[in-house]
Amino acid sequence: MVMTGDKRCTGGFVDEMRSVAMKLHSKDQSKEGEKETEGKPWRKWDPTIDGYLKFLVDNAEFRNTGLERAGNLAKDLDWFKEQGHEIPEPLAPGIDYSIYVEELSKKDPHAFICHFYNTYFAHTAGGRMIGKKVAAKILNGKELEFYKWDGDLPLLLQNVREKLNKVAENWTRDEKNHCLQETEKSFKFNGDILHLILA
Ligand code: HEM
Repeated sequence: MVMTGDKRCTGGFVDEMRSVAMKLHSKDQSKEGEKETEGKPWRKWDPTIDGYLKFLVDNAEFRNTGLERAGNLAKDLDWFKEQGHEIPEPLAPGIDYSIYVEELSKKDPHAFICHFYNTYFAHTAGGRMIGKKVAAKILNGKELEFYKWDGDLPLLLQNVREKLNKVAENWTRDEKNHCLQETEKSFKFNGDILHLILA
């Protein structure tokens, strides 16, 4: 097992999911990314408070997991309310995605696991970088609860990686491939939610 900070290689199926996910990043997002950058490189984004609130509200729609964000998001939204901002209703990107993953959770567990992995791990990786950057640009550096986890994050992630690897040990190669093929959809849905930050 190779350990490199909190992006540890586990030697299991998570390595395969990570490898597909990293290739789907643009070159400006990660040095492991292989896609050309579309639109403005994310470091040059001009986020708005209204857009950021839309993004946060739409993320609050995910309810099925272990690295849950909903409780922390609720605290952040309360904070914005106290600051005098109006909290928007969830929009199509978050609603559509929550309906889609809920369906998958019942009908297609292999594909569901792909969304589980990509969404929750993305928040701990690029998500934290985005959180810092957006906070510096429009929130006077305020650190949102969305980017805080109870306990030691690397350890939490490692536990989830081990669980995911264990589940996938019982999968056939076809089931694993079906899961990996879902990565593109996960990037599409999560990318649409992410872009609300600029709305
Ligand atoms: C502006 C948008 C994004 C940026 C800047 C970004 C950046 C990054 C970076 C730098 C890493 C590597 C972290 C590390 O190994 O230290 C990473 C990992 C990752 N990203 Fe993204 N990313 C973005 C969007 C996304 C999206 C839309 C998804 C899919 C839902 C995603 C899923 C992942 C996953 C699964 C990992 C692996 C995490 C791990 O190894 O624990 N990312 N991202």
